[in-house]
Amino acid sequence: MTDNTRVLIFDTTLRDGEQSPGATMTHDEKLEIAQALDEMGVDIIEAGFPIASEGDFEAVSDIARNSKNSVICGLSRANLKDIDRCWEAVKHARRPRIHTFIGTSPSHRGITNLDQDQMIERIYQTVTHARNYCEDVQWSAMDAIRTERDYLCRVVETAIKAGATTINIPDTVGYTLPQESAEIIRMLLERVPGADRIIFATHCHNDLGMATANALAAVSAGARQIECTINGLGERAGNTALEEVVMAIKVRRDLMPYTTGIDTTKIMNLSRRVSQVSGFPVQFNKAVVGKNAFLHESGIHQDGVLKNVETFEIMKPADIGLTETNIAMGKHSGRAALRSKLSDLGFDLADNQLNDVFVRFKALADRKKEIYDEDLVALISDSTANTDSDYLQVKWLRVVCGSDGQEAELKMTVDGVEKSARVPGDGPVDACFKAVKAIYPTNARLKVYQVQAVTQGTDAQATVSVRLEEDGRIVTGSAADTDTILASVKAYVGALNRLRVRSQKTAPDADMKTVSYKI
Ligand SMILES: CC(=O)SCCNC(=O)CCNC(=O)[C@H](O)C(C)(C)COP(=O)(O)OP(=O)(O)OC[C@H]1O[C@@H](n2cnc3c(N)ncnc32)[C@H](O)[C@@H]1OP(=O)(O)O
Ligand SMILES: CC(C)C(=O)C(=O)O
Repeated sequence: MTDNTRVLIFDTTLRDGEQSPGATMTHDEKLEIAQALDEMGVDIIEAGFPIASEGDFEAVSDIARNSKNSVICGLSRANLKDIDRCWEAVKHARRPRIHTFIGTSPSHRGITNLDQDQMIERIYQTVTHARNYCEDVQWSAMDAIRTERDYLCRVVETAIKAGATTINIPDTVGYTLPQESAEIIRMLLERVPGADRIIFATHCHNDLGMATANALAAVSAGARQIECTINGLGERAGNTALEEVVMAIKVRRDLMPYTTGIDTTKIMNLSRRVSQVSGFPVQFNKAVVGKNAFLHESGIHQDGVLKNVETFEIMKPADIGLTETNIAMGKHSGRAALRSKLSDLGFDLADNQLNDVFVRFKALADRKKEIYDEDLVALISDSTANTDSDYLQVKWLRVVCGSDGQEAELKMTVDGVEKSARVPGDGPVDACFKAVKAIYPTNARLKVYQVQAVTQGTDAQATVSVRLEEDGRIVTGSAADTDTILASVKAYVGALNRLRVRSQKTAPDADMKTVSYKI
């Protein structure tokens, strides 16, 4: 790369993002997200960890086969077997990359049981092995921030000598602060021979809410690759959010005189899609993509924005793809308007899918006065995920609520056989979930139950996310409906379908390639 002002965007939504407990995506969802990232201009897509499971291997291989512009990268530990497997998957890409890593800090050296010199040997051996396959090799010093500075210089020098072309300096545990993040990159550039020949990357976690600031500080000091995820998804508190660093660089060109290759107008649609497939709602006040990010509620702000939009807006909604169209969707709208609106929202559906969504759209329009973009996105989520082949299907539900107590009456099919139950509960949702359990006994533990109104108004659709855990397996189900209780049951049953399929696979991380289980 010759342009020193260009910052490469390395998206790891499909690898580190998928490590968020419960965020597992299906094979087809991963392919779809990868294609959208490629079209958005992401420079490098980390598609997965090929040795982790057969499903991850197949997903990385297929993403590599279908890639157009982006470099496709796979992760591997510092051993020959992982690297071989990684190459087998990424080699199908027009532009493959092997990413290999090892924990270099004192506590991480303890995990792999290597002393400082043994680790240096391991790094040299594994990076050389990767380079024998591939010209583009990234090496990461996991927990670099807590690694002794002199030793960090040694390991980085070793990786460069062995042929690494990108060196990543991760803040694996989200411990650093901007001044330190910058200082480490500056030190490496000054002290390590050959550092000027490679690209330094920054990979920050958000445990202290510093991920974006730390990534930008590293860039100011000379890093030229930012590792990030859509919506900041990732281990624990997540990673640097792609939308935040990209928009910060765009908005503050005066302080950050850099560019990225990202088409920012695709941000909003991709954020919504990742939220759907991962089952992780975006918090309302999330920077850039939160529902409230461009809303002005108080009088002085509204007055200011009406007089001059720049008073309270530092970026235009259109810059991230939030556009207002003059097509109002309602019960009198037809297929053409629906197709056009969905296309604006980033969904290009086949005719049969459009017909399916159209039926649901009309049913919703009968119940709801105004149909907002968010309603349509929720509808799509429901229709693309609900399959007739689901083992458990909700057929009918009636709930009695009120001060005299609550009771749910439910009919479901279990593998095609209709069953019913009538069960009291401590509240309507509790009664419903107990009714599901009466029909389909399960030991799955409810870890998260979350309801979010998709739009305003009492007729708003509710999106419900349910996370279940059984034997260490965590799955998420989500569903939307104007009836919050019905959405809750559908989300719960959807998660049970996912859990059932996952438990049938031998590997805990096995992928769900053939069926889509979210309802
Ligand atoms: C900071 C990060 O995000 S790192 C990436 C984290 N992502 C993941 O772990 C998701 C995918 N992981 C997996 O599917 C599994 O952990 C696998 C398939 C990779 C390994 O599974 P297992 O063989 O059962 O090992 P397990 O997970 O119990 O332990 C990890 C092993 O890798 C070793 N290890 C960890 N990091 C590295 C590394 N960078 N290089 C070499 N070995 C490593 C550990 O020492 C441990 O080895 P041991 O079994 O000899 O003690
Ligand atoms: C594998 C590395 C890059 C990682 O995810 C981390 O250190 O957080």
